[in-house]
Amino acid sequence: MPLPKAELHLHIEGTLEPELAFALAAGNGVELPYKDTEELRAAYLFEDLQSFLDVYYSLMAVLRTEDDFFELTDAYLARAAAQGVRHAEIFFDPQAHTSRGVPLATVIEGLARALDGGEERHGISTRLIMCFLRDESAESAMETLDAAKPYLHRIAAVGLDSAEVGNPPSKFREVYEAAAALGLRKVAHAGEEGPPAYIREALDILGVERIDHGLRCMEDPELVERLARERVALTVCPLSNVRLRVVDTLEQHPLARMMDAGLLCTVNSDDPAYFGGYVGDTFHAVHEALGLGEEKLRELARNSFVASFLEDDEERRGRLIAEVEAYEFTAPE
Ligand SMILES: Nc1ncnc2[nH]cnc12
Ligand SMILES: [Zn+2]
Repeated sequence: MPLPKAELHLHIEGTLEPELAFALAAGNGVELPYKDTEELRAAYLFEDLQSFLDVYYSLMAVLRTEDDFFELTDAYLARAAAQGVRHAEIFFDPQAHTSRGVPLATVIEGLARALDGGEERHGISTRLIMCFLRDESAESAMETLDAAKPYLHRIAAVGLDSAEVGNPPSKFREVYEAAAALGLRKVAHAGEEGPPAYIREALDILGVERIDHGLRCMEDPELVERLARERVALTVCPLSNVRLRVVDTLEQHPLARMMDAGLLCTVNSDDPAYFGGYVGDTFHAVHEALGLGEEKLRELARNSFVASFLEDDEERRGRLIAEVEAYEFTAPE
């Protein structure tokens, strides 16, 4: 049995495996600019975040119906469950779909149908996090928040993703204020490719509770000290950081140093279909490459539940943390 864990940084569109992409393309009459899954996989050699985003957004063309979103999400839950995921807080990018003419209702109803079966079918409790694309305008983000009002009971939090550099958190001050007024919680990608100052803005201007990625905080010792003192969780994605060339190799990843600095780190898969592994694979990889032993892996798993938005189900959180504490390692992940 794998180590129980929560996944807190997972873009559902980033779980679109090539095989499913081709199956959906055939069903929806969408022509992909790749001959087969092999040729598509060969395109997954990224230079940076933008070169990944170009492929990621273009492949979304195959997602058209509510059933497509259901199938995508149910497939993720099955894979995640097999790797010990017991709770998942899942990002989705509404603007990447509405801009292609797919109604928000289609997206959310497909996702929600899969998530509603998450506990029964896969033993995974879930939350949805609606992300704004930071390279789109603040007005577009506000329109998206407005359009989501009929579905607020389905959405736990708002997030901020896509091309970071040149799109600082402060651009979205008003929409985050509006989201908070609607009772939504707040997270944001910051310090992936962007500077430590973006992490400060996310905390001070947007009032986020967690920072997604955040690894560039390591360039700013004062910020590290603050993040540690305030117990701000960082949802770190080591395999993503290597594939998007934020770090050169996994062996050079700062995760171990971040944990040693007292940061509340979790590890996550980000876009597992593109980055070579789901979250259990990520635990395994950091064990191998960084020499993180059993107690460090246990800390990461414990942190994932501590940092989760399970406040409305403290009993489940407590039970899952107790399982982590009692876990006897047979394999590292
Ligand atoms: N790693 C990442 N950074 C920013 N936006 C994203 N959207 C999907 N994956 C992302
Ligand atoms: Zn991400």
